[in-house]
Amino acid sequence: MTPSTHWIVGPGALGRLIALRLAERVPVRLVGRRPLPARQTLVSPEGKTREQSLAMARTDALPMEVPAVVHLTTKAHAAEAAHATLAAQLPSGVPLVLWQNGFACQPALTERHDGPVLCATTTEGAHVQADDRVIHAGHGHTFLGALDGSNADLARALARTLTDAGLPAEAVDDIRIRLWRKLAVNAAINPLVARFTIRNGQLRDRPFRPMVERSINEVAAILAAEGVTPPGGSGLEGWRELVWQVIEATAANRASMLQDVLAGRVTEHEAILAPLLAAASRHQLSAPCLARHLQDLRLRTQKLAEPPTTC
Ligand SMILES: NC(=O)C1=CN([C@@H]2O[C@H](COP(=O)(O)OP(=O)(O)OC[C@H]3O[C@@H](n4cnc5c(N)ncnc54)[C@H](OP(=O)(O)O)[C@@H]3O)[C@@H](O)[C@H]2O)C=CC1
Ligand SMILES: CC(C)(CO)C(=O)C(=O)O
Repeated sequence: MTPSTHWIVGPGALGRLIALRLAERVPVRLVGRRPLPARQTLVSPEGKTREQSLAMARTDALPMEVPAVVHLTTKAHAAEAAHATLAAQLPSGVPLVLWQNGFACQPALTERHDGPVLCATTTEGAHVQADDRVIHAGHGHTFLGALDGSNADLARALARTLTDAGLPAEAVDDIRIRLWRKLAVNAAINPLVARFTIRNGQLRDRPFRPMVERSINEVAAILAAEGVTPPGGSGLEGWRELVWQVIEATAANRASMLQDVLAGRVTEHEAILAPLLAAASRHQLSAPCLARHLQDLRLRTQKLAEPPTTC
């Protein structure tokens, strides 16, 4: 029998949004490392509530079923470990879709996974409200494709399935560029809002505006050296346009990195800032603002890992 079930591994905000939407069209199984209620509620951006029961599994006790596709929806820093647990139990040839932000796990897992690998970048917005409730905060758009442009038929079929399920998606042959563009936006916005505990829109004001401009300057120089172009316009002006447009459109948002900081979780700084700084170093460019953000966020992560003092 042809496999038909989509496994969604990493049952957080994005994973549960994808699972609950896809479940209207195809068989779905939500795979996590701890038990979650099978009955899940999705609240739409328009405020509509829909309840649905999902098939569940634990990563350490996967069923015998062969999935049609595995969607990996953990945070970027958890992706390689989650994949290692899965890969030991999956037959070869199962397609994998990587939904992480940044550009860290994508090349490594594309190399390592024994089957087709697609990367996805999405502007859908979701957050978890409880173990049985996820909020779809804002509609977005998803691009899908393999880093080397291969498996175009698979990307097209998957984009159709996602679109039919209410998550508009498009297969593209330049996903690498699109991942870098999202990373560029995240690098200019996230470390600053996380550091100063502000909403995205406050970046428009002093004293933050010049800080954003400095980050954009650094990002633009690095990406020019990498041959990554902004979507409209060109060079520095194109990157400024993109970043300020996103800040305007998401002015009321608490960015994901700020949410992680407020919740005492590890942020996705390694996936967003480290690839940029590695590129800067390859091209002998200096990026002091980005380097400082990475250093601060690494220090914060180290402190999170330290055992609490007893007095
Ligand atoms: N949320 C959004 O709107 C968007 C998110 N993204 C990207 O999608 C990715 C996921 O984000 P988001 O859903 O917000 O993150 P969440 O933290 O809400 O979800 C991550 C999930 O992964 C699970 N997990 C961690 N390690 C493992 C493991 N080894 N095996 C199985 N599951 C595991 C966590 O489980 P546990 O509860 O056990 O820790 C959690 O349920 C990130 O890279 C993010 O940048 C991109 C665009 C939009
Ligand atoms: C675009 C932005 C900054 C919107 O908040 C985002 O992607 C995030 O929060 O990580």
